[in-house]
Amino acid sequence: MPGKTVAKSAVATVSGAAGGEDPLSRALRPPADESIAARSERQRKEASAKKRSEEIDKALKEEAIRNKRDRAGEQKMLLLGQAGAGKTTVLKQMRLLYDQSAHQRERRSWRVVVYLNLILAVRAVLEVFEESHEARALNPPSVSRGPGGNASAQSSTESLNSSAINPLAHRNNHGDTSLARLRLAPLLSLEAELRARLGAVDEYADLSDPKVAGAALLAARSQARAEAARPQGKRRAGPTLLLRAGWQDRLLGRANASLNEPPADAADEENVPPPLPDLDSGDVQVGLQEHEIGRLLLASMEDVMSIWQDPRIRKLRRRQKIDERADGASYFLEQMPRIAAADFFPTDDDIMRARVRTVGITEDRFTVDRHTTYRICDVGGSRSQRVFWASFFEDARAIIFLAPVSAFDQKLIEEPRMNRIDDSLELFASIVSNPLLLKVSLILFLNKIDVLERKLAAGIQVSRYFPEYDGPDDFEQVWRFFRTKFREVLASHRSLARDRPCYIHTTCATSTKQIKAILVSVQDTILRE
Ligand SMILES: Nc1nc2c(ncn2[C@@H]2O[C@H](COP(=O)(O)OP(=O)(O)OP(=O)(O)O)[C@@H](O)[C@H]2O)c(=O)[nH]1
Ligand SMILES: [Mg+2]
Repeated sequence: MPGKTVAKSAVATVSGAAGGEDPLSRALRPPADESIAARSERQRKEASAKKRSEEIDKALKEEAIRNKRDRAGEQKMLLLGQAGAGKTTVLKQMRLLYDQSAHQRERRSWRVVVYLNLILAVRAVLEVFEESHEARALNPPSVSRGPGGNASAQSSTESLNSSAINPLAHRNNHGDTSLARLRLAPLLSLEAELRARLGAVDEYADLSDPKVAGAALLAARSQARAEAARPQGKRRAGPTLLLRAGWQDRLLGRANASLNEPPADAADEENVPPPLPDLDSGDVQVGLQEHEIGRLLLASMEDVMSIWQDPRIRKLRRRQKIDERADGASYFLEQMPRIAAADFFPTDDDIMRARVRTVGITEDRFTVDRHTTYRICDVGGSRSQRVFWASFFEDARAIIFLAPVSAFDQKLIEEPRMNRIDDSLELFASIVSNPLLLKVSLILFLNKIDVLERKLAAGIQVSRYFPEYDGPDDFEQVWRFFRTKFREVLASHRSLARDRPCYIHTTCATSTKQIKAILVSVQDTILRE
């Protein structure tokens, strides 16, 4: 015990200095005229005190062993970073790696989410096109507009690969893709329906209160409708999906039971919302309707594919504009024939690509090996949610901070004048300087490296967004430039945690193979520390 060591050395020093018996021993020495009864009483008290002291020593030793075992056994790890950084994707990779059975069990529940992601992708394509320079620059082609318009319609029709009618060739005076929207209306209208079935919620709802969760669900439903009806240029953030934690279990509980039930009424009136699903009983209706969704997808596939192959859309795709609007949009559109098939069952890749925004904070436990359990906290990354993070900082052993370096040409949705990398750097600074986290291992993932590579290949210049960058727009040089920026943040807070290392990896969180290798090295790092 440290206290004991100090007392002993103090005694030694005093006795050494005095040269004779030290004052403490003198004070403790029994009186010369001690009676037999007094001596036995004294000896009894001394034995009892010794026993008590030994018990305290033993308890302290046991606690130290327990702490050590806890430290070695359960590692609390935080996944931090801005919205869309890839935190939940890393969590999904962990589940795939460390809890195969849960991953397999949940696989079916991703089917509806993949359908919805595909529909959001179609919506994103139309919205991005309507807002694009390409749509505005071309004269709206219309038969009544004369030869210029007709010529334009003609050329885009000729450019089609798979369809006699290009739905994008018919736009109204606002550049609106009216025919495409008309033809795809049945598919697009599924969005509100699927959101409601999944129990999608509003980001700002207090989800601990079931009444609020119910109201949030209603709000989300009408918000989805209103958003879809909003004119171009007036739309808010890209289409995303917010689900209350535990949605897989709720969905699966019902989905397994509903396989033999007749489908529920799909349509609901605009002004009369259907009864709310009871979220806690898992009363979320999917099941047989899924094949109907597949049929609708099949029926729309030719139109969607002809839009997808349109040269103007290809141009926007190359600049990653569609994926910026709805994460994974290109992937889901390219996979449409497989997803629309009747026997579609989500693959690992589908699950990694399907975007579900995190609301609040979720905690998962994974048994990594016989001695180690990870307790992983995944947080919602938008600014409104960051205030809740600190309550989960206690006991954290490691942080995986994700910074999507591909976002160098994007603005933050929450603050449209803020560059997303600048926001990541600010957030990183607040994490490395947080007094509660000074002893926590830091692991930085420079994520979405694949998207960064594609953007640079498409000719997007870093110096337009970071004027201080004077190097070539070469992948290697660019990620090193951003790595330096994060290192500078670390260096400027070095005085707070002098010896704290930070392990930096360039990552593509959707790549199971790469993340598996990195997670093994992360595990080594944490154990070593
Ligand atoms: N191409 C590519 N996509 C990625 C990568 N990492 C994540 N994504 C995709 O980006 C989207 C957002 O990822 P999430 O993991 O949901 O982001 P998050 O940090 O959890 O976001 P919030 O929950 O809103 O805080 C998903 O569609 C992912 O599939 C990556 O390295 N490359
Ligand atoms: Mg998330």
